[in-house]
Amino acid sequence: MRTSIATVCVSGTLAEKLDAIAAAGFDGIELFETDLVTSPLSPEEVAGRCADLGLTIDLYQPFRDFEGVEPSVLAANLRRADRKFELMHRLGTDRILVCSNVGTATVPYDETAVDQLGRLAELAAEHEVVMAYEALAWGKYVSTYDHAWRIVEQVAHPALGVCLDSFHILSRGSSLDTIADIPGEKIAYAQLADAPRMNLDALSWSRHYRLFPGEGSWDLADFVARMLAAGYTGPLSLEVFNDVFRESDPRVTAVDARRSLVALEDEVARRNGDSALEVLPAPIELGGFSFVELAPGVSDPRGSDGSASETLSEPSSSSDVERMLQALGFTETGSHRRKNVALWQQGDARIVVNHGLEASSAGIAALGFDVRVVREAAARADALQNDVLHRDHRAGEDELLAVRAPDGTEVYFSELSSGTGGGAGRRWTAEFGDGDASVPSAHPLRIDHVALVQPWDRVEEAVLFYRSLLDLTATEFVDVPGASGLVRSRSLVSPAGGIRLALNALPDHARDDSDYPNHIALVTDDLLGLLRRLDGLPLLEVPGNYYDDLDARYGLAPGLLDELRAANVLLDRAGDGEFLHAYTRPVGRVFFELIERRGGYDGYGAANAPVRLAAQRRLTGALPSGTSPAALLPSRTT
Ligand SMILES: O=C(O)c1ccc(O)c(O)c1
Ligand SMILES: [Mg+2]
Repeated sequence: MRTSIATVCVSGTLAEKLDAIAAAGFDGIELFETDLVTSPLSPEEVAGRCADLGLTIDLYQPFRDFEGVEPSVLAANLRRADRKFELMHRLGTDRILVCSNVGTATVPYDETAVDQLGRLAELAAEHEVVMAYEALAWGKYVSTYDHAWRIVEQVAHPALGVCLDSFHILSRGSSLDTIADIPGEKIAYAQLADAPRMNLDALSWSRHYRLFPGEGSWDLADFVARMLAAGYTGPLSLEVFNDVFRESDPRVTAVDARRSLVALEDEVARRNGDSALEVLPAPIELGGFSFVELAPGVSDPRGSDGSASETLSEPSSSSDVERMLQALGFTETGSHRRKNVALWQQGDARIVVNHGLEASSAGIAALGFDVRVVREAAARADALQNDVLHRDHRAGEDELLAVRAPDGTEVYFSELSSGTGGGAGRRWTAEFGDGDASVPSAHPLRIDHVALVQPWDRVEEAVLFYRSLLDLTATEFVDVPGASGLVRSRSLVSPAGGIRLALNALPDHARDDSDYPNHIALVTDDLLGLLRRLDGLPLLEVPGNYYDDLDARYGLAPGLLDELRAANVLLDRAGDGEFLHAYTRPVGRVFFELIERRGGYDGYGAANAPVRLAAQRRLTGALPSGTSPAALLPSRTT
């Protein structure tokens, strides 16, 4: 389908917005009045610029506060409309959005709105303009789409249809059934926006928190399918007012926006078997975590050139992260044939430490997933305008495909070979000597989830990136109060629960994310037993107050409470399920969490995350550094 986007969705001047929108591959725009009024370009120049960029102006908007007014106000409103219709000629667009009156309406009767919009439709027809009447969710008398449709139906003029904006409709929880009653040609325009669930008045929610489809909580595929079934033939058009996007790089936002529509069309096609729509290769089904790759950071004694540092007395060649892996019971099972990369394993958990990566501190560089066919994964990634990285590989080595996530993490896909001796194997492990030599352990581990801290302005994009590419579903955001601000956390889970990712959005002020490490959560079926064997594992210390509170809440058996306290293990419960977990101290920008899930517990212990954030803050000890207003003033010399 044709794709369009309102200029209000991205930051910049009008010229910058148009460049970014065209570069992302959109077919058209909704031109926002403010963007035109503030531009030095004449309407003809804007039209020319759009034509040069291959963009059509699909809609001019908004025209406000027209109907339901006193006769004296009506005359002024018609004159105002006449000027806008003339302007539209100069822009070369024939469609305008008319929002329901939020301010000047004083006559609550539909007959008045019908009569006045009828007169406006006559005027529009003279100018060969079509109007799309939109019920704003906070409209004074008209605030629902079915009401707007009843009025438009009574006006019964070819120059007037409705605008269906998913935000106004879904934010009010309106039934979507009326859409089927609207003839397709009377849906003059459709606008798409997703949103997070919030308890906020509609106006504030709409003006600050709208998101692109797939980034919020609504089912936009159902909304679009219903409009298409009604016979809507216009573009899929985005109208997203969002405070973060308004201050982000418009080129990044535009690609994110366009990805949302490509993924949405695919979802509608897939669900409804609609052959007129573009279908992409299927969302990638993940078999499991193949590996997590760590960069050891500058403290790495082997350095990026592989030479051992002399300052460390430790005879082993391990870096700080490798010492942590050792403390966690991992074994170095191999090193890569031609790269300075070590493979560490414990049970079914594989961690690759890449000494060739240059990073100032240790951290997660890549996630590896098992998939059935790498080529299909590549095709979907490509169709979704992802940054596909074909990594250097030699004959006989596994072909690894990587895609760069918005936060820079590389996401690898590798195939399981069917294996001649039965049992699927990972081809890439053969490049590490013995290969997939699992080391026997009394408490085998598996990677349960990986939690990635996201830059404050890219978390919505990250949700869409993972959700559109992979077969994952997203939970709602959970707010975690941290010692340095509120962290918003959202998880993505594969259908069988084998893959979990937690995306943690930093507090807005924390534009430097170095205080917020990522983590790898390793699951065992006996956490307390495992910890008894891992003597000397440096865990985060849990305050005594936490255990007093735990006791007050759960009334635990005294023996158990003491055991948890002595081991620095935290506990959470949900329904019949129980979650035990402990956090290691961070190594650079990464730490490990050891967890045990009991009785179908499906969460992440979010209730305990504030304890961790406070403990980490005590370790780094830094107060947030703000800019003092005085520092922005010119300095006086006299
Ligand atoms: O917030 C507003 O005023 C506004 C304006 C135009 C729209 O299309 C809309 O959905 C909202
Ligand atoms: Mg709208």
